Amino acid sequence: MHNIDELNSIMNEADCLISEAELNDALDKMAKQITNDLADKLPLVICVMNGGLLPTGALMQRLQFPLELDYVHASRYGMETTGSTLNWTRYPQADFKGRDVLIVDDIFDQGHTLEAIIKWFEENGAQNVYSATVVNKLHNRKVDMRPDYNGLDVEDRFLFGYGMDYQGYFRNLQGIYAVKGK
Ligand SMILES: O=P(O)(O)OC[C@H]1O[C@H](OP(=O)(O)OP(=O)(O)O)[C@H](O)[C@@H]1O
Ligand code: HPA
Repeated sequence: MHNIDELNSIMNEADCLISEAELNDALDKMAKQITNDLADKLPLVICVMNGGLLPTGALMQRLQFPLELDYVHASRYGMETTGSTLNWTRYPQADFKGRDVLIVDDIFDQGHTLEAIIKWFEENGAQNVYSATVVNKLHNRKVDMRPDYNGLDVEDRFLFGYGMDYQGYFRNLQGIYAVKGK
């Protein structure tokens, strides 16, 4: 159980790096690119829980063509794993074999999470696997691949908001914030 005063001071002292308006512009652009590429493909959109929840909803509202939705939960942070070892707590239920799949997540940080999820879909029979993230964190500790669609680049700090959590909180915020001093 967290202390509400501490959490409120984290939020009040944080730097807002990306505003709601900037997020909306970036999502509009991503949705246009995705529509160009996938509107005639009957894709399966996969939300990577938990961080992908807000981004997936925001993108879905902007994708006005036939698509299906499913979700996975595969997580690397907050546990004793390293590299690309993921802890899968939910596999997709929809039939994705031979289909175009779009994986949606909040952040491309080191990229191990997305890389491992894409590999899993490819190895298990998806035809083409695309990926979309709202932000890409700028540093040189990354895997080799990059998402097909990315909204904005962001500096190398500890972020929260718009899917990303600070100790489990603040995924709900309509902006992206960096913890003061981190
Ligand atoms: O690019 P990477 O360095 O692999 O990090 C990005 C991943 O980390 C976060 O998920 P997390 O595992 O914390 O789970 P969550 O979505 O439930 O917060 C985020 O939502 C991405 O999935
Ligand atoms: O900066 C971050 N904040 C929250 N969750 C994350 N997962 C990867 N990077 C981050």
